[in-house]
Amino acid sequence: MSAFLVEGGNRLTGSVRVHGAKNSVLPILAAAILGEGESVIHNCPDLSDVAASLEILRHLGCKAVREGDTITVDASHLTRCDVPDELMREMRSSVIFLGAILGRMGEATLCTPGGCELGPRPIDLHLAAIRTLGAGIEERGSALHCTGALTGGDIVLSIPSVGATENAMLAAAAADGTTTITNAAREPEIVDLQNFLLAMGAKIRGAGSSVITIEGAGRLHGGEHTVMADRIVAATYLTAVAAAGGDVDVTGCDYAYLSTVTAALAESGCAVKSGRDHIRIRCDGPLKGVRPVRTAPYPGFPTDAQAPLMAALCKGTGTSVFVENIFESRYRHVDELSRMGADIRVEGKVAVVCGVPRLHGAAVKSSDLRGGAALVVAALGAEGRSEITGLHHIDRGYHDLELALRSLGAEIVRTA
Ligand SMILES: CC(=O)N[C@H]1[C@@H](OP(=O)(O)OP(=O)(O)OC[C@H]2O[C@@H](n3ccc(=O)[nH]c3=O)[C@H](O)[C@@H]2O)O[C@H](CO)[C@@H](O)[C@@H]1O
Ligand SMILES: C=C(OP(=O)(O)O)C(=O)O
Repeated sequence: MSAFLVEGGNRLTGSVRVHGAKNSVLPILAAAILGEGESVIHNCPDLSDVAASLEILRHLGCKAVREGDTITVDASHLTRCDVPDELMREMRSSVIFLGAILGRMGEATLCTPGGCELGPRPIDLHLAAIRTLGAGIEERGSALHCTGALTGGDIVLSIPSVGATENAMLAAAAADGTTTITNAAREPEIVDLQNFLLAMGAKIRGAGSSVITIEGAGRLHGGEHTVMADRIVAATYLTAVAAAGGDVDVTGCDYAYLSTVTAALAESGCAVKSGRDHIRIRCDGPLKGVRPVRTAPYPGFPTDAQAPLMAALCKGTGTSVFVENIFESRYRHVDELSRMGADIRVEGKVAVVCGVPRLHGAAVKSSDLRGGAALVVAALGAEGRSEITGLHHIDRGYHDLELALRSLGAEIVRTA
């Protein structure tokens, strides 16, 4: 079983570039199915979730080739309309293939998706959205069989679900007629998906606002696109510097997407200075507690950055309160942080973190992607050696995390 061995206590210095966004490249790869031709997608991070998406594309009959960080998908001839259960269970994003396969083939067979264990993650809104576009859905246990020629419709989401918005966008791009998605998710990754669809010839507007309008454009062609930077990876690097101390320039990311995270770090005492496409963070002293951090849909504080920020604030002088509003069970990192000496109490959706003067290294286990990243952040600021297992979770969303951190002076190695 591989593990990260981290010898904490080194200050982090230098500059680190943020790789492409997992939550952007995954729906974009699914969207490539809609193009009757070749799509060229740049800045694709090398993540296990991306590898799983490529397997799904190849299973469907696409040619999908990676060269460096560019992936070329030729979706000229699709031969199947199902996704095997084992690939569906590998990641949450597999469900985004539903709208794309149905849109292209008029039929899709898959089962409910896997992904991080963050409490219940229903797909009722995804299914309701494609039903609104005229799809018939047969549900047998976890198996779904969807059929129907899609027509435009008015989709109203009761929650601005990121995945349901993406599924609806993909299905609607292939539908006949006009679709509006009301209460759409406003995450930057939705705008990135819209940009790729535009490059494929789709007629779509409004991404980034609560109402997205898609005029079904018939057949789409392949498109070329560069995936946006991963704002959660950027947030993780920033919290790592806050935890360990140091002076680092995080480059290649749009600071505007990270304002809630940088505001909390500034409040804790870090000096944060943002340029157009980079964020510089300097941290020298013990961190202070911050005002309540409440996770919310974008532009609120991202739930995916909750665990890394909490890890940084464990060591310091003040008390910080977190309120996790998106997922029911997203505090599984807390018990592991406590093994490192953190003082955290959880009651329902609230976690109260009382800063302690020091954390100590410990053997800890990642229980999910960002929870695992949080353990790395805490270990960098802890005294002594930590061993972090469960790296398959971390590898879903971070490419060569240890190399990036080592380049900043951290002592971290991956055991075989
Ligand atoms: C691959 C990807 O982009 N993953 C992101 C996406 O996940 P994902 O798309 O799964 O998250 P959603 O925005 O859909 O989930 C938000 C909330 O809506 C609920 N819900 C969602 C769909 C549904 O049909 N019914 C329902 O009740 C969920 O249980 C959750 O409580 O957005 C999350 C919230 O920003 C992020 O943490 C994930 O990193
Ligand atoms: C929860 C996450 O991902 P997913 O939706 O792919 O499980 C995440 O990126 O933090």
